[in-house]
Amino acid sequence: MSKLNIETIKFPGLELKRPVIISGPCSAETEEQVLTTAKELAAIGVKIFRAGIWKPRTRPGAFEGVGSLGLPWLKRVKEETGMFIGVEVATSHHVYEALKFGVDMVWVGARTSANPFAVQEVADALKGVNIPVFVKNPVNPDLDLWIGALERINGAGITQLGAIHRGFSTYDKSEFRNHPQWQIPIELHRRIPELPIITDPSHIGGTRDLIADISQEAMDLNFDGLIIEAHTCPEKAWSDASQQVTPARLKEILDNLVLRRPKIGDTPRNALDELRKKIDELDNQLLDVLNERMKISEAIGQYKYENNITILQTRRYDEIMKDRVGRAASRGLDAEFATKIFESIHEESISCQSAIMNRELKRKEGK
Ligand SMILES: C=C(O[C@@H]1C=C(C(=O)O)C=C[C@H]1O)C(=O)O
Repeated sequence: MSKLNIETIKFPGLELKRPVIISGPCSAETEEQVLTTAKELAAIGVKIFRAGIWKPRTRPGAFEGVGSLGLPWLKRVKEETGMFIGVEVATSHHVYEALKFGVDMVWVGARTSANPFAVQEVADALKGVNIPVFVKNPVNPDLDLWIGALERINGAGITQLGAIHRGFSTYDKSEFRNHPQWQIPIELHRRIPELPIITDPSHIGGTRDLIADISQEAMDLNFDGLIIEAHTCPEKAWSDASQQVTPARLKEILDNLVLRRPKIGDTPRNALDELRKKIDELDNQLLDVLNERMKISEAIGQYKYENNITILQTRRYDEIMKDRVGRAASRGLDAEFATKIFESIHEESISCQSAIMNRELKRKEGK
């Protein structure tokens, strides 16, 4: 368990209700674009405004943000709409500049949180400051690195801490720009239950058509909020044009969200208990079967040792994979899921047989 010292995030005078919504353009482009978008968002009830000032771009030559020039525009947003404002920071200079212009909250981006030196620099610059700080997941699916970044910020005395799940980079492009790998933020929540987690459907989806579904999934997984990029004219945006929505579309997405009860306690004792009992029983059976299978694999390992046969039998492994995935599919189970399970079983089986071989070798050497 991580030992973070976390306090509830507070924006003075704002009652934070689930889902907390943070919205605004990917990048601040012009004063007019910032102000117009902000006013449209304020009109639909958004209370926390975001805008990228410094943009870490994948390739040089892309629009890298207007820099500190945009901060007075955000200050105007705050003064004219009453919204709180937040920006991404990646260096100590960004932190000092943002604080100078009264930014209410900051977040550490995914490329930054992957780099402990950069996170430490930001953490040191934030020492003595009491504002909410969010840490996006690092680009690579490494939960410990994410937690490490949170610990560094927390170590600087920042207690109003939150996490932003923006998905993970992969080489092969799936339907997502950044694969959600929901099990990672779920595990983060299991390890640090008091840490609020906000989902970033814009960066996970990479296209505006996916934002509604990802937002709903985030709510069904009981995450605390959504950070969604909005632009008064998304097609003309200077960065991430395909994943931004108009404030009007954002309102539609939010209005259509179904918020389900997070606790089961207040539902009548119902079928859920019975179903969970069945799951418990089946999991027990699964463990018995796995245990029995590993015992047989160990016996095969012993046989291989005595007869000088290699552990890995590729043809047999290949036959098993094809057969089991086919059988899974004919039962209506997902082929990818079956593949993962049998790959994992095979890996464990190989490692059990290696342990047998090593044990026998040692025994022989000891003689
Ligand atoms: C168990 C064996 O050893 C390995 C493990 C396998 C398994 O667990 O199914 C299959 C093939 C081998 O790579 C075997 O040779 O049958």
